Amino acid sequence: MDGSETAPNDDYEHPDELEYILESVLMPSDDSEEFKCLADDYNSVLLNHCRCKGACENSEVCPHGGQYEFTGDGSELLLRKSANPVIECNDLCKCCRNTCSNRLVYLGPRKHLEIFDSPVYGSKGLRTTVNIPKGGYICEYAGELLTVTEAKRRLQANEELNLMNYVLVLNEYTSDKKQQVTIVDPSRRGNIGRYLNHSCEPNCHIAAVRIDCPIPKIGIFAAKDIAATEELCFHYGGEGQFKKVTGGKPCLCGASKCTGFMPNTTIDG
Ligand SMILES: C[S@@+](CC[C@H](N)C(=O)[O-])C[C@H]1O[C@@H](n2cnc3c(N)ncnc32)[C@H](O)[C@@H]1O
Repeated sequence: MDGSETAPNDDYEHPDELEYILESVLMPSDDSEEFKCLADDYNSVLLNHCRCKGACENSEVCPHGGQYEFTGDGSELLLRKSANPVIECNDLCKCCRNTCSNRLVYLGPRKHLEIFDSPVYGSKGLRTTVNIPKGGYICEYAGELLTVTEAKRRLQANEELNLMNYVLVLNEYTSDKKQQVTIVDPSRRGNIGRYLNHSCEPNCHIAAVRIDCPIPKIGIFAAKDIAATEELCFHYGGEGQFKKVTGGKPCLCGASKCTGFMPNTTIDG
């Protein structure tokens, strides 16, 4: 994507030397067939645009509407509980980008987020300085999009060198049980999403959100009403979060339901 028209509005920056990116980008090419497939998907455009004249607020009118709803006072859009998968309107859609109610991730991270030194985790974390309602959008988990082979290589290197791991694996399943795997690593290039720590009782969750590309963005949303100054966390195990973890890296989340260990980052295949 050459960017300026559709790049999300994001004024955040990293506290240390690291490239800040506004949305996920391809890993450097390793000339593999696997990389070429990933690049093909990355450069593909979803052709499911709407022809709406209204605000795309309901699925009977807009092919991908009805996934977000306004708060009672109309001040912000929230992810509906049942919304899965999420497909937003994009620049090919005929609706008006200023009045369309099906664009949220498209607009970039919310304001009033703050990177801080988390006393709970003993490393950096992300917190909010204002209240966030349940369903509110936080930010994308943006980083380099990896092939399975490269992700396995980086996971092993992180383990061997005892480095922090930023690789996140999102698994999606279609009704015929086919799996789409999206792997994002913000360790070298990333956005503000890389600072969310893991909690066994999280206040945020992740969701796959597609805008104009078959590769989803990993959206982070509030899983409950969140008060100002609370640290933002999600469960790194994603949909596998009910699996009991019996070993590995000790978890520092301190939640009453803490399993004692962080979920392992595993990649099928
Ligand atoms: C995506 S980063 C989160 C941001 C990180 N704290 C930082 O300072 O950049 C993930 C890393 O943070 C640490 N971390 C996150 N959640 C944790 C938890 N519940 N317990 C222990 N360490 C955690 C681990 O080192 C993990 O590899």
